[in-house]
Amino acid sequence: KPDKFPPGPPRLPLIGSLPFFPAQVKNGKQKMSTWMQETFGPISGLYLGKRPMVILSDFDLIKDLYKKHEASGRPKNKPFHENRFGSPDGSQRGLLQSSGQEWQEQRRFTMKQLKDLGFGKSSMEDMINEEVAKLAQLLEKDVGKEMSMNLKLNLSIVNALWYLLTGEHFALEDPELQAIVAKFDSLLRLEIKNTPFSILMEGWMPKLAKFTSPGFKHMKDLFTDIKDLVGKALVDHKKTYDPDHPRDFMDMYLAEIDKSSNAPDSSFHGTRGEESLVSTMLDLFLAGTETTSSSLLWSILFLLHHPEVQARVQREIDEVVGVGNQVSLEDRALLPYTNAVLMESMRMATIVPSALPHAATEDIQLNGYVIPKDSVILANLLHVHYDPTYWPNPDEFNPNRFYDEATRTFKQNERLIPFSIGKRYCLGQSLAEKEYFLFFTGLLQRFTFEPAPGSPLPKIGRDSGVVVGILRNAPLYKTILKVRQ
Ligand code: HEM
Repeated sequence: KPDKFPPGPPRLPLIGSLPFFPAQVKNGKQKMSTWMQETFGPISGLYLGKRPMVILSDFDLIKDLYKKHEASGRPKNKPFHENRFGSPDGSQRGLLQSSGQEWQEQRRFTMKQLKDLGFGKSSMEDMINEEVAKLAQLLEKDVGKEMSMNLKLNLSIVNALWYLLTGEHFALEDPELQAIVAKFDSLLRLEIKNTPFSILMEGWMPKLAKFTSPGFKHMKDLFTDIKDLVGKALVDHKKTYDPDHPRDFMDMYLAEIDKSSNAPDSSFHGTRGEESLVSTMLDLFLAGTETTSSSLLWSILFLLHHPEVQARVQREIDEVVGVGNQVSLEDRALLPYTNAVLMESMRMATIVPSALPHAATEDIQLNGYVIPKDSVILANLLHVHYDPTYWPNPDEFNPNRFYDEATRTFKQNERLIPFSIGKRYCLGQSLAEKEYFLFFTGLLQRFTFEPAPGSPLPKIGRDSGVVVGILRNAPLYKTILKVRQ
């Protein structure tokens, strides 16, 4: 291993550290990052084939490293780069998986335009509340019946995002919307069992890895479906758009493509620009739908375990907002206990347990170690959120970590970083927080969630998540809804 490489299992030529993983890691019973943290400490390193990987399991180290530009790349990812019009070297287009100039241009543009559209502002509130009302109507049909909230929440979240990006609403019953949402869900719940062999094949023979990588085909089909959907909206937008009066994100993007017609190096130029548009839209969907709905699914599960917390949240909302009045974002500051419940839910859920993999774009010094150029870097957020030094009894759902009973105020905690931190923190944080708050309060105003008598509730705690790919989903459960008002 290179000099000053962080501690970890040995490395063999070509196959790296894979033979040294214990059986429970190899067969997926324990997460690799948990084993690395427990065995080698807060900064550790290994080799996946020829690719170095460094895992950080400490809040301060993550904060220090993710400030740095040279830690803000994304790994090149053959053969998956094909899904986002990638280059032969494996680098990808769009927002989520791109690096360097493409990433900087796409991130800067998307953040600015979404902000101008009301992303992160209160004007978005009405649109989200409309989706909450539609969802409530849909749920009313199932009141008193044993049901799963799973696919229902996603429909509304996808719809809200689609509206922002293209100005169109689907009906929640629209089969096209339902098919897309079902595909997302199956992809994100698909148990992709990466074997040491499939990992090695991706590094050695990426072209053949298309056939050996579990989930590659499923992923490609899903990406094709979403690209088709975006492509159709693009054709319609091109016919009707007026550069001086952009209606939605897609119009703003088309205007930027026009502006870049004389800038061949820009990622908005010509055909490349259109490919970036499709990739960026795809990324906003991938990043922005299951994450938010999964957070809601988790929080309902926590409330099913803690009916007293649910009753207290409902009481607070009734007192502050009033029965039957629509919750507004301005109420957030007046609902400290509700906010504490949301933060504790985010901590326990940690839906993106290793954030997204970063890549070192050059050698980086950290805490006396060297992270070599092209290393994959993982931030072990799950450990940061379950570290008993900072979160006593971390498996216990306890909103009082974020609530001061004496002063009845909300307590912030900088160690809660579900959206990651630094240069590449979640671009949708502001939207996600608004959606999460308005959906959660809107549902609890109207309904009480009760456990379904025939179906035992899955456990909660560090080992209870269903980790699939980059997401830590709530285990599936059933609930019964009761109408409150
Ligand atoms: C509760 C909901 C959400 C959580 C917990 C969450 C969490 C995260 C995390 C941990 C990352 C990785 C950051 C890193 O690489 O260090 C990320 C990236 C990202 N998220 Fe979110 N996210 C949520 C919702 C959303 C929403 C609603 C959107 C947009 C509509 C969104 C868009 C993105 C994008 C575009 C990135 C990539 C940023 C980049 O690479 O520069 N996310 N998110």
